[in-house]
Amino acid sequence: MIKIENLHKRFKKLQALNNVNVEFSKGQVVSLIGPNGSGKTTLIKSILGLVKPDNGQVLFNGISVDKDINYRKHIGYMPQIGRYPDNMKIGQIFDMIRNLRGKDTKVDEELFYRFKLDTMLDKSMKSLSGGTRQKVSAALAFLFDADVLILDEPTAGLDPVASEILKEKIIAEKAKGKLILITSHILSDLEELTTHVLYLQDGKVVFNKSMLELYEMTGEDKLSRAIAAVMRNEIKEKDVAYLRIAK
Ligand SMILES: Nc1ncnc2c1ncn2[C@@H]1O[C@H](COP(=O)(O)OP(=O)(O)OP(=O)(O)O)[C@@H](O)[C@H]1O
Repeated sequence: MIKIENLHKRFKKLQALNNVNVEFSKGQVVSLIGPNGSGKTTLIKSILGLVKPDNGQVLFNGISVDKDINYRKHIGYMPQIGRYPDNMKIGQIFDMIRNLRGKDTKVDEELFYRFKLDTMLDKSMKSLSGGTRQKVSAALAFLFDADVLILDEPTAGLDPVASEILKEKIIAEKAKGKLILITSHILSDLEELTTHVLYLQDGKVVFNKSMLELYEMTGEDKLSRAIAAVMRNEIKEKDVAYLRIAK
């Protein structure tokens, strides 16, 4: 479904992505993990066409994403920090996005209602708490029932109830065979969702394995311990320290 070939991205002297080659398929929930600054968001933004790679390409269903922008309507994206016009109200944001897509497009409003956004339609975006802003971003990402969901730190800032609602929704969408890419530093949040783990470090893929492979290789049955066990053999002490914190 998504194939990434020889992807390189440099920001001045910093090599943010260094020869990334990966493939993601329907039905997978891929957790992108790695220390701060390892290139997770840059990889996501390259898939979305928001970052232009220096070399390599991203293929969506076999077509290079810089050749045809239409693939974007198959992706629901929840950014790490949602930016919205300050003076718009929640209701206006949803109306605007629905109008842009066309009034007849099928919508999935489950998160909109479960997060009770229907009771806050007149609240302006600038007045929202960080968590409510995250709820708006999540409800928008799932709104058009896209085949692919890309969620950048989706549970960051959500209260425990909202976080569980979102996780339930991700599990339900996974069961429909969607491809879901998630970044998070909260490994316990990823545990019940993930089918595959892609670990990035300094812009390079350190490993890309299914959960089954991870558990078989390590004999562990917890995501954080399994990853730590792989990393102990492959990386420097500072990354094992990252995993201890990320638990
Ligand atoms: N627009 C940009 N201009 C300059 N440097 C950038 C830009 N975007 C990202 N970077 C740098 O590229 C590196 C990778 O950043 P990226 O946001 O992809 O990391 P990340 O793994 O998502 O980090 P985090 O876990 O903190 O969200 C970082 O060193 C970051 O400072």
